[in-house]
Amino acid sequence: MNILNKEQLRATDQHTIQVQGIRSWDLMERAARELLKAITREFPHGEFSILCGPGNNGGDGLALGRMLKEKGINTQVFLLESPKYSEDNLENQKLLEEFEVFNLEKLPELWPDSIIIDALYGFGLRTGLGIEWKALFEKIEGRTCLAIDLPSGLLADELTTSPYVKADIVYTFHCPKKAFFAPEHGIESFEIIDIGLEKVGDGNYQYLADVHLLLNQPSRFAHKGTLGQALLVGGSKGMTGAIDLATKAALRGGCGIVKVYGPGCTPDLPSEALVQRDINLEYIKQTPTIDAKTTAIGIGMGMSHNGQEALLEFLSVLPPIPLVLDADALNILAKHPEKIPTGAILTPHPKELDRIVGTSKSSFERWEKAEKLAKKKGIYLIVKGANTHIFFPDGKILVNSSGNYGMAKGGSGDILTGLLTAILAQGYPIEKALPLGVYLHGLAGDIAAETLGHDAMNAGDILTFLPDAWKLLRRRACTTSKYPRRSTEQRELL
Ligand SMILES: NC(=O)C1=CN([C@@H]2O[C@H](COP(=O)(O)OP(=O)(O)OC[C@H]3O[C@@H](n4cnc5c(N)ncnc54)[C@H](OP(=O)(O)O)[C@@H]3O)[C@@H](O)[C@H]2O)[C@@H](O)CC1
Ligand SMILES: [K+]
Repeated sequence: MNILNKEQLRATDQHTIQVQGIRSWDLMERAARELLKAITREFPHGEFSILCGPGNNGGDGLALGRMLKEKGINTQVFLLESPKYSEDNLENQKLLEEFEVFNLEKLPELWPDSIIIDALYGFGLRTGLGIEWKALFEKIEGRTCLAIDLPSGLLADELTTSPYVKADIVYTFHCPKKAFFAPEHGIESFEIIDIGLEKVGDGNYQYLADVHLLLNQPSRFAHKGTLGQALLVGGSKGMTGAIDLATKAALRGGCGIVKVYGPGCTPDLPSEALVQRDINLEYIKQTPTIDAKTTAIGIGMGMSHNGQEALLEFLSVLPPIPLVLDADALNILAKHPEKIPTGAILTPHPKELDRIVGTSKSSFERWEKAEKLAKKKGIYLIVKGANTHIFFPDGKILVNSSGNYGMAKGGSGDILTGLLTAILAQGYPIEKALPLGVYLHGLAGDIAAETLGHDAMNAGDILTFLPDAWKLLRRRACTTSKYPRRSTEQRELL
């Protein structure tokens, strides 16, 4: 799904109007109908107070108000006094029989228990709102508030430090907006409302959807020799849990063989893994040998700074196979950026990225720096967070749509690296392996949160539910393919 900026949204809007032979008013009517469905589904017994602005966001609010009233649902509608209204806003004013006009000196008298619907401003804001808006926004703070398209005052594509509405749910049209991914903005929940806009090709900035389409179907005749061999390198005294988790994730990642290289103190790992230990007890000192059968490498988990010499030596003898660099490998490379190999996959969290590219004042600045680094070095960057971003060397950016805060626990990242390495080892091209691994990891976390709750779940639970995540994706692939090739196992899934 393309993530569009406001200019692209306007162009898509115009294109849809032309191709579908409709008026912009029809699109607004469609938007309001879909909002009505979503809101009454979520709040079947609610009464509503709608605040409408002078543009088309306000027009959506007026149309929704009319539809709620037609359904007999208690609704009050307030319209901001303005010298100018958009055409569709005016048309909807005429269709709505009852509404009150308000301004920032004469604030609306809201029913005490109603749900607030914020339809003041959408993506049409030119600049942030002034402090004169604070009184109104404070009046609605603490009440259940639903924003149409964007919380009013929030700029769609940039950092907003001026006042904006704190909404509980944002019902956003067509695609999420860039501003929703910035932790600074605190957008806790958004729902995408499909209003049938025409798609205009695949853009460079996308929200992950339909990940099941990326799945390979291994042959019935596959054997461990054809499903790839992953090599994981990491661990040090006191940090052996990281390599343990990565190994377990790789073993649930679908590749034929998982090999591990760790220091002498590496504990017993699952029997399925082939473990080799360094002569040094506390950290990796030697360079592991990479046999010709190895098809992907993941390195860095719990390696510690002491592994620096071995890592740099290792990077100088690498074969041309996919390489995932994580955790301490990233911290070491932050001091030797010239040693980052072209084509490598780096999986930093924001702090690890900052060590490589310098600190940033905002997520927007960090995203820009990550994009530049990926292009300049010809590498892939997976910047982990609530919406993990994958930056490609050609400028493409994918934003993950799965995952939850229950995963914000030590060890989650090690699991991602193990999983990604196993997927890459199977021969998935990097362009597919990264979104597949990142999405699956989040999906397993979502199933864990659903089953165990966000608070109690830990990183190991992501491993427990990885099989369910794979099965869910496989099931989606089976049910959406027109002529699926189904194995017996897959038929059973359906
Ligand atoms: N394609 C889609 O996705 C669809 C989108 N739809 C809806 O349209 C919405 C976009 O509508 P929009 O373009 O009319 O903009 P909107 O946010 O209502 O604000 C415009 C008003 O704000 C004013 N204004 C600007 N800056 C200001 C400031 N700093 N401080 C104060 N005022 C300021 C501006 O004044 P002007 O710039 O004209 O002087 C104008 O009066 C979109 O979010 C969605 O809800 C749906 O209907 C269907 C399909
Ligand atoms: K709004």
